[in-house]
Amino acid sequence: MAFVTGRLGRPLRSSLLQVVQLHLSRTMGASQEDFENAMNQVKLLKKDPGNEVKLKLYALYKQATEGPCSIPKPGVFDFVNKAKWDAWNALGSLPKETARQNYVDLVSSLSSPSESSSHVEPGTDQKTPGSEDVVVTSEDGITKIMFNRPAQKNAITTQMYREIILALEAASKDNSTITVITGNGDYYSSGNDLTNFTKIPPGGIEEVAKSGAVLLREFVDCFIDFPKPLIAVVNGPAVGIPVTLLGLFDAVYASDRATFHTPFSHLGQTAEGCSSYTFPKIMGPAKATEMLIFGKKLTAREACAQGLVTEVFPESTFQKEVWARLKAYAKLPPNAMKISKELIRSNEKEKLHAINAEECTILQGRWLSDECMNAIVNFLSRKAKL
Ligand SMILES: CCCCCCCCCCC/C=C/C(=O)SCCNC(=O)CCNC(=O)[C@H](O)C(C)(C)COP(=O)(O)OP(=O)(O)OC[C@H]1O[C@@H](n2cnc3c(N)ncnc32)[C@H](O)[C@@H]1OP(=O)(O)O
Repeated sequence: MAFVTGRLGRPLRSSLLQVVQLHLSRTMGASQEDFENAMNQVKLLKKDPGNEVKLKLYALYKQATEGPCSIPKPGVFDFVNKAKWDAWNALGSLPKETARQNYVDLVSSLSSPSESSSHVEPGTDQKTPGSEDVVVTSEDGITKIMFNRPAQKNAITTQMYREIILALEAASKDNSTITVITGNGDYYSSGNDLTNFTKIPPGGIEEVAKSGAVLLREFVDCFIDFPKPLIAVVNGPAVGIPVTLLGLFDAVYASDRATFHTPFSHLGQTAEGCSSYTFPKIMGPAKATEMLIFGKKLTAREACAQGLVTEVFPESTFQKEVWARLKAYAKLPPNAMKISKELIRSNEKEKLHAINAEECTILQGRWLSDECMNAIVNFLSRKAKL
């Protein structure tokens, strides 16, 4: 079973694609022939060239047709237009002719011969056939839910949150005995996809924050209520929400390559996933403070020493050893395991739901803060990484 979801930054990409294409269609009568051909070729590209390239195309197009950027800088909340403005403005006083030539060169570097035969509808969301951002499989009594955006370090899009909710709901009722969450590629997950904040609906940023809080609460509630043993197979570094959620798992197995990082203060944000309660309980308030407030990154061995991780395995044997163990656990009587989990969890459930609700309300406010907005803008404009 597999769930196929959206690609990274589709809203931003779509908007940018639309903008580029709108400009292309407006200038079909431009005088420079190569430039016109290049503009046509952009419309025929089979593969989404990515945000960075689309921004370059946009900027070169504007420079070639209008000259240096002289429009006012968009506001800090206007992510898409600000990114475009930055790209155009960065071209400084590049002559129109050079910009035109650079545009032609860039398009020619993107096109393969086969790309002139098919047409991409302007503004359509382009899904790579067979792409799957969350992959769900079931085998040997184990349902495996895998983050599958390795090129984006398994950053979690809003669509992926929804797909994981559905996958957990399905796993709670299927024939499997245990459920595993893991990541494909070198990362377990880099956390919330920061481009989730860039699709601003008519209700404005407040609406984004409100619906984000509703989604987050529902997402975390699924982990609180999940009835079967839930295991994290942490194959690599984890940042943000995939780390905080670990406090709600029943076991956490980590590669010695994994790291655990919750840089919420750096991001102008606060703890979620019930970690404001589970982390102090698991590791004591002092160690929880270092992680949740000061953003200290733990190695797998440190996280194990703090009780967040059950066991650490050498990367070279990680997959083999962990899956062999999980297959053995999956053969244990399922009802006994469920009842034991219920015993362990039941006393805490009400408390955890209340904590989750509180954390989401606080985060909703944080997402509207300058501290948070600046951190996101800095990441999106590639000024800051963790
Ligand atoms: C209100 C909004 C609605 C939201 C809906 C629900 C909200 C629930 C939210 C719950 C709260 C969650 C909080 C968190 O999870 S906080 C943690 C957020 N994560 C980060 O801040 C990590 C940011 N990423 C990085 O710092 C680096 O990418 C990283 C250190 C992880 C890796 O660095 P490295 O140099 O090795 O690799 P790259 O940076 O080149 O990354 C490769 C590509 O992947 C993209 N990427 C990686 N992480 C993210 C991310 N979190 N969001 C978006 N994109 C990400 C990166 O941009 C690169 O893409 P390009 O190749 O296109 O440049």
